[in-house]
Amino acid sequence: MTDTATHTLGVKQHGQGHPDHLQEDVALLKSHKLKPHPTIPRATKPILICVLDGWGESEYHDKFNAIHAAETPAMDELRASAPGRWRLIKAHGTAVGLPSDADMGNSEVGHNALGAGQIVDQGAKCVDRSLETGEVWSGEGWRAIQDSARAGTLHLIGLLSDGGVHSRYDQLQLLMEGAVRQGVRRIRLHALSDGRDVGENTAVKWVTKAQGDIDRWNSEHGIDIRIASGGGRMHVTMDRYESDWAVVKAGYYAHVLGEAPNTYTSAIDAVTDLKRNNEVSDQWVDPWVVVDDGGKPVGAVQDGDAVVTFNFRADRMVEISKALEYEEFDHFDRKRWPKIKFAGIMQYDGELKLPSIYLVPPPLIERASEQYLVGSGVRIFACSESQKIGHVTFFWNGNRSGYLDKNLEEFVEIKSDQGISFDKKPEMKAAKIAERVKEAILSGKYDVIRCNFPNSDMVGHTGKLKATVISCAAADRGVKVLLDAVEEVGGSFLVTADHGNAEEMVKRNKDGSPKYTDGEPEVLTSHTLNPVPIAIGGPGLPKNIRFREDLPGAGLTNVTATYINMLGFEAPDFYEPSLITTDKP
Ligand SMILES: O=C(O)[C@H](O)COP(=O)(O)O
Ligand SMILES: [Mn+2]
Ligand SMILES: [Mn+2]
Repeated sequence: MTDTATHTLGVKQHGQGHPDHLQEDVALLKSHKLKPHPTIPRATKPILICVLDGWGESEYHDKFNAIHAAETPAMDELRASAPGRWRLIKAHGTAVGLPSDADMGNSEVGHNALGAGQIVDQGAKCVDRSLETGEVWSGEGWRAIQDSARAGTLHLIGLLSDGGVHSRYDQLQLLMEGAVRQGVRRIRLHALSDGRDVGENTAVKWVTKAQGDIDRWNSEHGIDIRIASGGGRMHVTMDRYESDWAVVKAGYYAHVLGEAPNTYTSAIDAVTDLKRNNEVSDQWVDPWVVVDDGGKPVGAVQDGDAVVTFNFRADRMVEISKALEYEEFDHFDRKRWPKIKFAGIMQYDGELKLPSIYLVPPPLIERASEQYLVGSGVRIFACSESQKIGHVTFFWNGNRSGYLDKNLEEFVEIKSDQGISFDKKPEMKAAKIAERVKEAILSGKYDVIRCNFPNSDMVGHTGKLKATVISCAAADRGVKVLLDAVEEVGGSFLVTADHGNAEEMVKRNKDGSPKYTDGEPEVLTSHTLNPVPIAIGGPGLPKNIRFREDLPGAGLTNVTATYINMLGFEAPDFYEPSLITTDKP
């Protein structure tokens, strides 16, 4: 396998696409033509859109700000050299469609916003509403699986934390309580530990909390709920973009077959033991299965059962959904594929219609920029490494995998390293991404070239400060290569980020000072609430273009109209306003 492979997330290649949906897109495309911009000429040279994943701006400039601590001459230069062409924008909370301003940004909402130009209610909000109104229990999805859930066992698979990026415990609670009210008598929870969107060592707390609630419900209602299996999310089940199917295999074996290298008679014992006094971060806990006194798994999935995946976020649920749903499947030997009714809490892929059964309709992200650009004949190239390729394709295009128009789009995936925590190789594939994107810029074959450097995010999530500093410098070197290429061809660029991460590697007290416990800084592995930078420039950008000053609260959704304008088109009027103007200051 070469390092570079054309991205094959789209299932059109496997013949599972939904013809009606594709028809609909083709029809939409025709009507999606952009008008020329009244004052900005059509760009004749390529425009680079570069996303630094997890690169926020913190007011604290100390050693725990890995971006500040790193050598980042390219990003520093952008900030210093063109005052009207650098600013900060919001990347969290209601500005990007999250339930509240206490919600940190994340890649899904960030890239949805960057691609779609509109503030769309995100999955978390849709699930909240459906649980609150009770619609979840009257919809088609529940009706399709309810008989199996009542007659057999209802299995719930997902991330156990209150991170709010992929799932939330309060939603899981409402789901279990509601299922019991719906007459379900037997539930098995397959609980993945987090350590990435919440503190690194909270798994025992969450399993203990869930076990306490379960014990209470069991005794109040005389029912049979148990935690059956689990493991850390980076080892078990939650792979994304086919980076490493072994992760999904470990999950399928633990949750479905009841097989794991580690067995215990209680979930709390499992997590406590496998954490080895917090030597192991929650995200890397080995797979485990709960067994009865005779060594038999208490929650293997059987014919006739119902399974619900309760993560609302798509990327890390697509592969396990395929393993549960697709009859034809060759990513690993499933050994046994029980006949079950399977539903996602939501549909994870709008184009694959996967899962085909879902409890809550997903957020509708229509009229994403790609539809307009393709409709206007713009040639597009998108690239990242496996860990983030879907961010600049799938999320960017409103949670649709595959191409809208193969003649105009090319998506290239650089294979990520597998089976390692990225602090071990913090440079990741930044140099390879830069090389491949540079080639695209120089080729003259594309009008828009977008890419994502995952470093500051993926290494930031490990909580390892030194490695994160190295990762930020590597991403910055990648940016430099691309800016030089843009310069060479006379093009223009837009560099931004999807949310913060690496700029905050420690928890802080109210006064901003780092928090210490037993003399050790309290590591922060999650994203942040911070704004992110955006910079524009390049020889191809008309000299009179600069950022407007009347949009102080602008966020990621404003970026879409910005690059549409840079191309020389007027943005659709329902998009959030463009950040740029040609008016004199
Ligand atoms: O899935 C992950 O890795 C984290 O939960 C969120 O990171 P991302 O939103 O940057 O992908
Ligand atoms: Mn991200
Ligand atoms: Mn992240």
